Amino acid sequence: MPLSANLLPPAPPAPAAAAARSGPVAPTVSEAATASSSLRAEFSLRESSEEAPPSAPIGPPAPERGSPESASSPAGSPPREPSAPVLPAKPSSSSSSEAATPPAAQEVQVQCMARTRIPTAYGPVFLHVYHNNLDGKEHLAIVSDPAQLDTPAAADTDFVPIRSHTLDARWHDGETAQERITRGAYVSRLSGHSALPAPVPLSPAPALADAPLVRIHSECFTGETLGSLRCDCGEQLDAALSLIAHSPGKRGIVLYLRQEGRGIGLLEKVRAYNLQDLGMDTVQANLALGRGEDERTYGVAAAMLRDLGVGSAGIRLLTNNPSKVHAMRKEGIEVPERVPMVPRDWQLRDAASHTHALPLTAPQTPDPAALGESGWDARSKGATIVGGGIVRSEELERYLRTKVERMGHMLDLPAAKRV
Ligand SMILES: Nc1nc2c(ncn2[C@@H]2O[C@H](COP(=O)(O)OP(=O)(O)OP(=O)(O)O)[C@@H](O)[C@H]2O)c(=O)[nH]1
Repeated sequence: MPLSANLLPPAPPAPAAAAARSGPVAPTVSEAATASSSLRAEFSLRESSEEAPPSAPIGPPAPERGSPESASSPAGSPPREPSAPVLPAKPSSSSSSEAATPPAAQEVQVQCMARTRIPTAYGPVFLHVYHNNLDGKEHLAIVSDPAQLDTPAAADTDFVPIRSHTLDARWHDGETAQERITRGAYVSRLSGHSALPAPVPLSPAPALADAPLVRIHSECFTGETLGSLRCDCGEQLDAALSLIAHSPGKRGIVLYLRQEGRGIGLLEKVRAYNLQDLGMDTVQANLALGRGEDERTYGVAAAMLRDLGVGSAGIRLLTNNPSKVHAMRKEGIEVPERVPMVPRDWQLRDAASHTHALPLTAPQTPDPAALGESGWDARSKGATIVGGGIVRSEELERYLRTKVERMGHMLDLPAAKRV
């Protein structure tokens, strides 16, 4: 049966004009970041992702400001989430000049809503779910700090755990131990026999003595979930967790920011891929869509790091991207060290350049010898991309070279030439 006219997809938008994008286009991260100040005044607890327009929110309803108790769900239904302390409201304004001004970094506030232990191929981590007053997205902090699983008495005396100040704070008078434990404000290992609520911390959050390894990672559905070989995002997530797990004390943080497609969102990234298939590189494709080459912002990331106590100790930042280093320093987060993330394939090729060139058709599966015993162990345990190995493809090679040659990423191109 032929497709009837009203089942046909809408005409594609003109690539060169973002303003001409047709159809109900939902806000992206960058649009959210520069949205009107009246929108910014809302501390929205709903998820207003690129895929879900604000008129159809997914997730828990926003609490009313000024009344933590009123954060519960409508009368008659059970509360959909515990009432959290509510961030101070920002002045609302409909002035267009104010609307065009991005919010100052110090205005960004975050609230860790919950934390839980996740056993991974690299050991246990604590997943923290954050809300913020800027973009309505649930950004994540993945904290590795296995000493926190010890009983407090067994912990080293100098031990300053990486913990969220806003999570551990008292949310309301009369808060119960069960409430604290349910949201993850507990110490030691939680079990059916052991449940110790965390003490309410002093203010401000205690500073860590050392600068932990930190990765500020941006969401990539295609790379991390599908294992796409167009990019190395899945490998980078895996590499960050692996590097932290192999560092002294295994302490570190991976911030997982919901800034899909360098901030343009999944929909636009998918369009950009089609333009890349026509011959554009990642930068050209973004620009042809009328977008910035990179629309990410890092104010929320900095606020999350401060909440985790690393504001003054600084961070050892796992990145090749100079913008992230600059952004952190601008936010007042010290970066005493940048730790490069060399693609595993390039590491192998550099090593191989001393012996022989690798064929381009080399298998995509990791080489146990190259990964080392621990890497191979991790791979065999990992069921998904995290715990995976080396990614390699012609498209990935183009993607990586564009980052170095067009985006200023601080990486040496590999010495080994393919045959
Ligand atoms: N627009 C666009 N975004 C992409 C593409 N491939 C991956 N991404 C996104 O790029 C982001 C990851 O950025 P990278 O440049 O790999 O890493 P980085 O964070 O800038 O830099 P490093 O810290 O050095 O890894 C994620 O949000 C991905 O979704 C692409 O072809 N086009």
